[in-house]
This record gives sequence, structure tokens and C-alpha cells, in this order.
Amino acid sequence: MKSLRVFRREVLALKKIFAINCGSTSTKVAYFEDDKMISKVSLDVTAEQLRKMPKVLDQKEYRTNQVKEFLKENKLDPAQFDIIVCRAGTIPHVPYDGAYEVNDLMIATVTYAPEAQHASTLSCLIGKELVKGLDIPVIIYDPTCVDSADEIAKITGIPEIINMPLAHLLNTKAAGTEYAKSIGKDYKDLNLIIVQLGGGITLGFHDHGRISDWVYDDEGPMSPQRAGAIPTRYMANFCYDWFKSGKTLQELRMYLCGQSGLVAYFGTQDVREVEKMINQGNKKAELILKAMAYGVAKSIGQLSVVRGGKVDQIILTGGMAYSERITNWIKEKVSFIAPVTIIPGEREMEALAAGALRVLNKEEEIHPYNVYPKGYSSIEEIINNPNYLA
Ligand SMILES: Nc1ncnc2c1ncn2[C@@H]1O[C@H](COP(=O)(O)OP(=O)(O)O)[C@@H](O)[C@H]1O
Ligand SMILES: CCCC(=O)OP(=O)(O)O
Repeated sequence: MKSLRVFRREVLALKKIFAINCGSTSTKVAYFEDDKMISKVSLDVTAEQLRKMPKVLDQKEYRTNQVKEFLKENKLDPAQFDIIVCRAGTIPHVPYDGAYEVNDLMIATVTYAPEAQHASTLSCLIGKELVKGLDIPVIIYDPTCVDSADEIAKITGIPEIINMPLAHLLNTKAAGTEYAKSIGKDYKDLNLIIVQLGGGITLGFHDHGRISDWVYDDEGPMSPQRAGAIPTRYMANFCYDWFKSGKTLQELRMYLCGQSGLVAYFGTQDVREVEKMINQGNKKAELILKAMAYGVAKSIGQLSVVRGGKVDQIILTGGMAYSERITNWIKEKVSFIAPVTIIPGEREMEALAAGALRVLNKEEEIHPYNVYPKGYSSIEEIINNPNYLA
């Protein structure tokens, strides 16, 4: 039996939480003691660097070194952590939001059979590597692929294709929670359209705490790195030419989610650079950036019908929400639907740590992770037959 002293030390000690968030344009890491952020860094990964490491797994070493450098500079030893919590996506859909264990199946899936090429994958790989040989839990929290959507929203005009929900759940839920709190309500009391204006743009209709419909980065506006929706007649011809020129399906997926959007027009994913061009009188830069904002407004309009116009608030969040030019362009078009609140930047690191703390305090359980990618039924099969995105 534990002595009272040991029991007290375990219960009263501050929980040491390390959070890892690989985004498409940055690597963010932070160290928390309970809910207090002790240190954080956000390191840019530029379009230029990404061109040299086009496959997401190519970036693993680079980003792992960024994380290790942070640990060294802050004199942090992974052996002291109570838990590592990671941002996640690119795994098959899971039924609930919240925490999932990072286990062998998840590691095999993101390594050999990912659902997409997205840097968030790397977060759990790096997390697991840091605690190799140690008995420290690694979890993901509020991944992009929670299936909480209305069935009707998933139906497409091609019966074989079921459109599954994807969205920046982690940050948009955190922004919704922050907004609700600011008006003395609970996130689960409201209908919110929340827009993530990041390297990729996604929108969600948050119906009393559940994303019931969404617009993913390939279904609506272009974004700094991504093409957005392209009419199928153009896309069919584009793909035909692409494959005829000898390029692969994986290269196409990486182009659509990494090298298109603003990057394709201007060679940069940094909106501040594009704004500089506009300030210097570049009319093309103004037109393209405005087209992106216009696309966001149209997608907000699309989601406004989900509950027959019952929208309590529209929230704009993510890095680009710092740009007044962009948020004003969007507001002009959508304010007739509902009032607009701007919550710029991200609170993903805080949201990851808060989730991990609830897990450590036993207020929330860790869901087991047991969903196999389509077409696979064992870890060996996944490892031995990587998919085309690996
Ligand atoms: N102050 C700012 N003004 C305009 N755009 C910004 C600003 N800060 C960041 N951004 C843009 O926001 C985007 C990144 O958003 P972020 O939410 O950090 O993305 P991600 O998590 O996808 O890496 C980039 O295009 C970046 O240039
Ligand atoms: C839901 C998609 C995840 C995504 O696009 O994240 P980034 O904005 O970090 O690229």
C-alpha cells in the first residue's frame, strides 16, 4: 500500500504535460505544469523548406530536431513528463472527440497507411520517439477526424463516395468554448459557425457542441497552401494531364494540399508577405487574396442553412484572423447571417494540455484506438503493404 506521503506527493504534485503540434506551416511545442504554460515555441516551416521535404514523413527528422532543440533549451527531460499530448489527423474516423491512446496500430497507420499527407501525423510519431523505453503515456486529443456529422451531410452524387467530416476540431472547439464563456454560456448551448483561417481553411457548423456539417480544405475556399474546391469538369482534365505527364497520385495529393492556393500564385504561404505585395500596389495579389476571403464568405453562407438560419455567432480564428483586411472582407459579406467574433491565432496548445490534464485527473477517459484503415485487418498487413500515401 502507498504511504500517505507518497499518495500526497502524487496527488498534489503539479502534472507535467508536454504538447506537440505539427501544423502544415509550423511546429509548435509547449510545456505545462497543470494548466499553466511554462514555455512554448512556434517554429515556422516555410514553403521553401517544404519543397525540399515534400512527403510528410520526410519532415520527421527535421521536426523532431526542432522539438529536441526546444527540450534542450528549456532543460526539459521527457522522463519527467506525466504525459505527452499530440495533435492528430490522417487516421481513419473515430466516433468521439477527446483523448485516444497512441498505440502500435496508430503508429503503423500514420506511417504506412495514412489517410492523407498532413504534418499533424508527425506529432504522435515524435511524441512516441521521445518516450521510447519509458512508461509515459502518449495521447492524441480532439483529432481532425471525429465523425459527429449528420448523415445527410455525407452524401455525394457518386454513390461510391461517402464524404466524411474533417475539420480543425481542436482549435475551433477551443475558440467556441472561449466565446461561449465570454457571454456567460456553455459551448454546448450554442449554434456556431467557426472558421479556421490557417495554412488550410476549414469551417464547421457546431450544433450545441457537435460538428454536424463542415467545409473541409478541399470543399470550399482556396487557402494559403491548398487549392480548395475545383469544379469536377476541370479537375478531371487536370488529373488526366497530370498522370499523362508521369506524375503520381501521391504527388497530386501533395500538390493539392501543400503547393497550391497562395503558394501556387505567389511562392509563399505567408499571408503577411502577400499583404506586403498589396500594400506595394500589386493588384493581382489583392484580387487573389480577396477571392480567398470571398470563398470563405460563400462557405459560411452554405453552412448558415444547416439549421435553417439559426446561427448564434460566426467565429473567425487561426493565424489569418490577425489580418483585419481579410476579416473585414469576410465580415462585409456575412454579417447579415449572424454577428461575427474574431478570435485570432490558436489556442491549440492550451486545448491539448487541458485535455491531458483532465485525463490525468481522471475526469476524462482515454478512448482505446482500434480503427483499422480501410482494407486492412492487422498491423502486420499495414506494415507489409503500405498505401500510396506512405
Ligand atoms: N499577423 C498575421 N497577419 C496575417 N496573416 C497571418 C498573421 N499571422 C499568421 N498569419 C498567417 O496565418 C497562416 C497560418 O495560420 P496558423 O493558424 O498558424 O496555421 P497552421 O496551424 O496551419 O500552421 C499563414 O498563412 C500565416 O501567414
Ligand atoms: C483539418 C485539417 C488540418 C489542417 O489543415 O491543419 P493546418 O491548418 O495546420 O494545415
